[in-house]
Amino acid sequence: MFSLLALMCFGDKLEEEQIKEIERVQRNLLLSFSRFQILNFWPSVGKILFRKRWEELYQITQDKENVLIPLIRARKKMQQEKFNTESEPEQTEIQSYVDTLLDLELPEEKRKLEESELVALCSEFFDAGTDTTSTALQWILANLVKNPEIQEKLYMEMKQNLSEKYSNPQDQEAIKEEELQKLPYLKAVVLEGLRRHPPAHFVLPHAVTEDTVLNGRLVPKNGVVNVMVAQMGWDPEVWEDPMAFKPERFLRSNGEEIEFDITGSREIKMMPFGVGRRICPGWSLAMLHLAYFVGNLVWNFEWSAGEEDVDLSEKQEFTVVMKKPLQAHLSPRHTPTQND
Ligand code: HEM
Repeated sequence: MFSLLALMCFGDKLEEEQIKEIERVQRNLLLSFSRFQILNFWPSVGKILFRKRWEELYQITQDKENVLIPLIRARKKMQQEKFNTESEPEQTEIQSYVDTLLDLELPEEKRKLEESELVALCSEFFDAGTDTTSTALQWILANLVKNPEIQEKLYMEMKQNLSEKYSNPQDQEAIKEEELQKLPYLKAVVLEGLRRHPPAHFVLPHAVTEDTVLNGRLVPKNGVVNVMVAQMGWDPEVWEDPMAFKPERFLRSNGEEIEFDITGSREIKMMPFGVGRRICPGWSLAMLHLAYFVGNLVWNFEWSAGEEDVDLSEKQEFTVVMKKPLQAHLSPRHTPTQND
């Protein structure tokens, strides 16, 4: 996931070592996040009381800047060189996230972003887009191991609907984005994974801008409001047998797709990405990544339980992860020929 997002962020295929470095600095901050929250309160006094923790945060931030700034500068240099040679952009060129940030001019302040702002935005891109999707992926695969009949049904859907070229084991090409549209059961598996195991059990804290009455209770101006995302997806008044993993609930009885409104613009039955103005800006990318990874991983491997049965207990980290990470046996479905 880090490789994919690093490519999207910097537009270049980075070396394995560089990607590991990005992952290291990002995870360092992410996993110590809760320890630093206290520093938000009364910073002037906190700087004296929690001096060591401030120093630690400073070190982690410096470390992150040392890794991300050279990558941002390299992209900026490349942009400038291209501008100087005035060559037309090639069609295959990737426009990266950093390119768009470098082009951006803040309309009110009429200025470009500063380097520290670029670092913060790239860092947010990695934090928000890697852990969330890989957590969701792990939960989905865990459920496919726990429910082999669902995994088999998914595999059969792919066998029946994918283009002929994928049936040739010698042609080990990854299933393409367009092909994923032909697989309603795959989409249902992803949606069911997000309903049953949303990576975020709460959205980011929001505040009301004026006194507001919610369900008969007054929330005063600036009062913080949050939403119980997981509980909403497990509500027995909305979902039948809510704790069971049943992708069929997102399909008609004939197997056709039910247009499910994941953005909650028509009705809100679950909200793994939040809803409204501050909905996750990466929601459609995440849906694509999940369908792509689940599809390809199940198409290429049969997943079965390891030594122990799959344990679906949860643990709160940055996202709500599996307390005992998934351990599974993977058997290749397509036996390579002797020439491979
Ligand atoms: C399964 C994967 C994902 C889940 C479950 C998820 C979920 C969420 C949730 C619940 C929020 C808070 C919404 C709110 O405050 O109301 C959020 C915010 C955000 N997400 Fe995602 N997300 C996922 C993937 C991604 C990806 C792939 C990206 C980008 C590459 C991304 C970028 C962001 C950003 C930048 C925010 C903050 C938006 C803001 O401050 O308004 N997310 N996400």
